Amino acid sequence: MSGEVAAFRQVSKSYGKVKAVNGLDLTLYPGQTVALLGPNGAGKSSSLDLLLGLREPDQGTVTLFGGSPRAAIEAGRVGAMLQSGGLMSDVKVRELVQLACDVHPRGHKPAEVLREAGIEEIADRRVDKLSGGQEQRVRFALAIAGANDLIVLDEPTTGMDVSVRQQFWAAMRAQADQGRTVLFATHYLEEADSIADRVLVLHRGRLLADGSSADIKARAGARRVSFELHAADGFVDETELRALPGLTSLDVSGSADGVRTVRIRAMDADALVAGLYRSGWYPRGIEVTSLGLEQAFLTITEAAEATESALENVR
Ligand SMILES: Nc1ncnc2c1ncn2[C@@H]1O[C@H](COP(=O)(O)OP(=O)(O)OP(=O)(O)O)[C@@H](O)[C@H]1O
Repeated sequence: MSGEVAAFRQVSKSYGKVKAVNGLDLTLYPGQTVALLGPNGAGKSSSLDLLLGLREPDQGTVTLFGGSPRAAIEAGRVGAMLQSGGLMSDVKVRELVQLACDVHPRGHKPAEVLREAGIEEIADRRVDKLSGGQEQRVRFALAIAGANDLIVLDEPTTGMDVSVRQQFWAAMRAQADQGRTVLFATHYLEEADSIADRVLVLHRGRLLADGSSADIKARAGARRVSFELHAADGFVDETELRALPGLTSLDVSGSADGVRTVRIRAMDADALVAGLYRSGWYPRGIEVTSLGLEQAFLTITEAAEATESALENVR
């Protein structure tokens, strides 16, 4: 279909018994900046590999620009920066970038790419003498060496220091502003929050959430409820606290004077607070705060994990 950059249709991929990608249904559209989030092993890299045609799905189909991933890559429509795969070592950065521009069907001028990737000052260094963060920037340069319509980045800022990371995202935004679709996997939730206009949350190969960062926070519906329980007000039993309605996580820290500070993440803070009073507790200094994307992410993935574990116990 025209207007689609990428489409996963009921895609599954297993490695032995591990279902890395499980019934993924997803469409990416032009000009979107999309963050792919998920705990370790959620299937992010596997999904990107499938998207790039590096692996074949066991079930379902993956298309890029309405055709096969291979056709899109051969036509020079896709740039990628992956975790795996070494860089050519016996060359200078400038030579490597030059080569990438030359082989790209719609290659840019090397000088432009060096500038856009912010690596002019290391252009004459040998690739095998670079630091981890510098290497990442060279990988980025290779991903933008030509006029790609889609840029795929797997944990691109790993190893970059704070200022380099900021430069990197400024360069990335410039790519998105030129109408390119950018898909990046990350563990840095603040990057997803500030850069992506669409956030995907994967868990055990399934798509748990898909929307803007604000949508995900609202969907998690999660808030943090903090309060103190004083021994003078009665006995505190953690098991009973855990049974409160809507609770997704609990942290209790005690002190010698019998005051316990309780921090709860809850899907429904109102029901939780009502439950506290119903159970006969006397919470003091109640504070209810909204969650950031990071906490919303944890709430969504932990709730999914709890459901999966419960199902596994039933099986
Ligand atoms: N080549 C492989 N052979 C066997 N199992 C694999 C292979 N590649 C991935 N897996 C497994 O598939 C699951 C998904 O892995 P994947 O690398 O896609 O996750 P991820 O979300 O990218 O994780 P991370 O955040 O740790 O990079 C994991 O359980 C992983 O161990």
